[in-house]
Amino acid sequence: MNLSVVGSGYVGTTIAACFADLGHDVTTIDIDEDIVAAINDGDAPIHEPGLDPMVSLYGGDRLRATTDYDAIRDTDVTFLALPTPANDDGSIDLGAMKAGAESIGETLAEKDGYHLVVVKSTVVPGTTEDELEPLIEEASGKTAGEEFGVAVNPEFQREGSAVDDFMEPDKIVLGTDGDARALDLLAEVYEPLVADWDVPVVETGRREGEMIKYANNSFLAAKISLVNDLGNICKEYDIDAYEVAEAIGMDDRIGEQFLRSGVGWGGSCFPKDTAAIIQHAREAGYEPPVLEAAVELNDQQPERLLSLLDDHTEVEGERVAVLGLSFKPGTDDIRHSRAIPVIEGLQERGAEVVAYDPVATENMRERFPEVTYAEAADEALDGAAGTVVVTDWDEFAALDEEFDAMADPVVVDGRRIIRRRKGITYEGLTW
Ligand SMILES: NC(=O)c1ccc[n+]([C@@H]2O[C@H](COP(=O)([O-])OP(=O)(O)OC[C@H]3O[C@@H](n4cnc5c(N)ncnc54)[C@H](O)[C@@H]3O)[C@@H](O)[C@H]2O)c1
Ligand SMILES: O=c1ccn([C@@H]2O[C@H](COP(=O)(O)OP(=O)(O)O[C@H]3O[C@H](CO)[C@@H](O)[C@H](O)[C@H]3O)[C@@H](O)[C@H]2O)c(=O)[nH]1
Repeated sequence: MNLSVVGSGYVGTTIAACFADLGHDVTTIDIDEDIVAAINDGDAPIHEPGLDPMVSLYGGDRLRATTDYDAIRDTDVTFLALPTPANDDGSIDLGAMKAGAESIGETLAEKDGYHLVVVKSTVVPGTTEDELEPLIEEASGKTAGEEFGVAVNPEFQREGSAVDDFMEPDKIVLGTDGDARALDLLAEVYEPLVADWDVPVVETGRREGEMIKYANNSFLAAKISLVNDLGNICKEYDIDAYEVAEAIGMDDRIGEQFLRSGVGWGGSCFPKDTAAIIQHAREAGYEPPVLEAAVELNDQQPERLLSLLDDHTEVEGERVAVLGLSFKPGTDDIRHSRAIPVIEGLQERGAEVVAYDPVATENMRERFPEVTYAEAADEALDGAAGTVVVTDWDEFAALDEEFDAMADPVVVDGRRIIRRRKGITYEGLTW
């Protein structure tokens, strides 16, 4: 099939490369000329395991990129993978989505035959039907449901394992309100993947499809906050929260995943998506207490980490190492990383921050140019009066004698990645 993907960031590039790998002809459209040039040259514009080989194999061939929306006319289906960031009050900013919908509509005005537009981005329930579809109708002069269709197909991939998550998903959600033409086209798009992995396909309404994405992320974020809440109790009573988590995870109703307590959740999705659905609920007159508490607790974890450091060291004027800057291992993404409030808290205390991350340093340098960035963990630890561990990169698990070079070997671990041993003053956040 001929597919187009509007927006070539984390999701757009990953799904475009994966669609090409499934045998489709794919064109991505992005306003960023550097991204477009990179893809056509066979270079992945983002850091994601497994993406480079696919972009290198298909880039400029079965996978093409352009800044020109008219390329959509040569395709059957267009996926919208544009950003949906948060406004200051937490509500969803639909600016890019609306601009994209209008541009798609303008180009569809000149297209003969049916076209399917698929909303891949995470949007609050009602957006597709009430906001995007009317914009496409207006700009194209065509009638939705007749000359074109608009479906919802949320994405559940994680950063750091996006390619595997897309290729072997737990489920595929198709929100079409029963539109048979839309369902047929989407079935054709995903056929190679569904056939290979026997993936469950959820056929549902568009509002339900949109809500499923928020419910999925809200549940996972709240699960981590609950495990952090329990972990904080454990810490007060000298109980190992990880032993507790392992045992409760054996109950199928709880499940063993997402029980790692620590400094909390960050990233491009959980913070903005919980904020957006809370705000959306408020607009309807409902205050969701559990979700609000999940966010509040998450906001408190970095300060709890720093207060453990305070218990052992007066950091004012001292060098403090921050190990890990990305919001999770396997990515250079620092959006809402817990390292941000941790660095801010250390700066408020007057510490001299020396940070290290295997891949996210350059991104964090833009956010905190005044911080010193080390080339390696041992360089960050050398002479430090304390260290806080924020991201569970594998290489931190191998650190050992590097701690001996610290001025005072106080190690506050926010991710249970460092081995506790004699000679270091070790504090786990929840154990
Ligand atoms: N990042 C993830 O792991 C993930 C996973 C699931 C769902 N999502 C959702 O997918 C959507 C996209 O997220 P992302 O992380 O890929 O965003 P991103 O910021 O990485 O990428 C968005 C891309 O869109 C481009 N763009 C902006 N305005 C444009 C326009 N008018 N026309 C064409 N291109 C334009 C930008 O240049 C950028 O390359 C969001 O709704 C997000 O919530 C993200
Ligand atoms: O037990 C755990 C698991 C995760 N985290 C933290 O939670 C955050 C998010 O992690 P993860 O969910 O693995 O990464 P994301 O790439 O943000 O993926 C989430 O957000 C995406 C965007 O919506 C969804 O598509 C995914 O399904 C959803 O898992 C990170 O800061 C992790 O450190 C924990 O603290 N403890």
